[in-house]
Amino acid sequence: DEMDVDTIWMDGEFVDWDEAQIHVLTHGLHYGSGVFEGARCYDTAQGPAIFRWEEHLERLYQSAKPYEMEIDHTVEELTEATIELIRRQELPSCYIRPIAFYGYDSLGVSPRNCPTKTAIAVWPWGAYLGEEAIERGIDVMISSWRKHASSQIPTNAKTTGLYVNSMLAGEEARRNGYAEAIVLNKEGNVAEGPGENIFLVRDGEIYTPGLSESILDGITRDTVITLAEDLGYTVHDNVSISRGELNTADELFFTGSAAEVTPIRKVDNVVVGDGSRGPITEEVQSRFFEVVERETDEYDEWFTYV
Ligand SMILES: Cc1[nH+]cc(COP(=O)(O)O)c(CN[C@@H](CCC(=O)O)C(=O)O)c1O
Repeated sequence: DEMDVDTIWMDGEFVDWDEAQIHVLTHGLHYGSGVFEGARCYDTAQGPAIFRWEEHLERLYQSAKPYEMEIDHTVEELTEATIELIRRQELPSCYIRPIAFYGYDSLGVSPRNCPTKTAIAVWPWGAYLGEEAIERGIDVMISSWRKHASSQIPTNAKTTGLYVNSMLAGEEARRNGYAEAIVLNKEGNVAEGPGENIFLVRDGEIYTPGLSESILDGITRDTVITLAEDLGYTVHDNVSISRGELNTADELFFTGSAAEVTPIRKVDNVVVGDGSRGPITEEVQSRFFEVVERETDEYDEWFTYV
């Protein structure tokens, strides 16, 4: 396979990449009834290590709950499978994609008769928004599509079906020449990106929308809050950020397992700060990479060594 990975784990078996097939009448394909995760294995000084794997796996099981989906594999089994999968493909670093979904039996909205299928794939994935983005930042636009409200669908569950909203917003941005979107919630306040959480810096203090703003409870968001506070910054992590505050911010940045820490330099062509990566963004970003690449032995509990 062009991504030089050739194996996928499916419900207890390691299968060839090209054999990792499902039926076209799979419930999850028709109704978005899947839950998934995105985690990174980093090539650290002590060898490949998965960042905050336990939290990602815990969120996978949590995400399944609102859908009464029973993932019939234990944490230990999924962890061993993932480690074995990475070892077999000799990947020093990679992106890890576990997914659980209602499979094939009979169609109709009710998944009652459908089995729950579980699969894990890994592949090399560089900077989510482009190599340049980490240093130079990206230009974003505020999408005309709002985020679904947490009263309409559990936004704290990483559900496959939710991502058509992310696709609509992200593609609208890219169609208009921007790298990514910012999505407002039903109330018109800032929620997050299509695949990222968002942080704002103003007068030396850091802000990020609270969990009631219809956002995903991001693990990188949690990591960055911890690192920023350890760097001595005040972080307001339960605020509502209005659209106008995006234009008066000194700095903005996205966080995510895929996005890592990506500075935002323009919003709808309005420059943020001086239009380049902000100093506090840079400090937090450097600390993030220092930690995930294990250039410090702090936060070792965040790593599952392969
Ligand atoms: C909507 C959304 N919000 C926030 C985040 C950040 O969460 P965390 O990874 O726990 O810090 C992600 C992760 N987006 C995943 C999927 C990206 C994709 O393209 O698919 C990811 O970053 O892996 C989201 O999808």
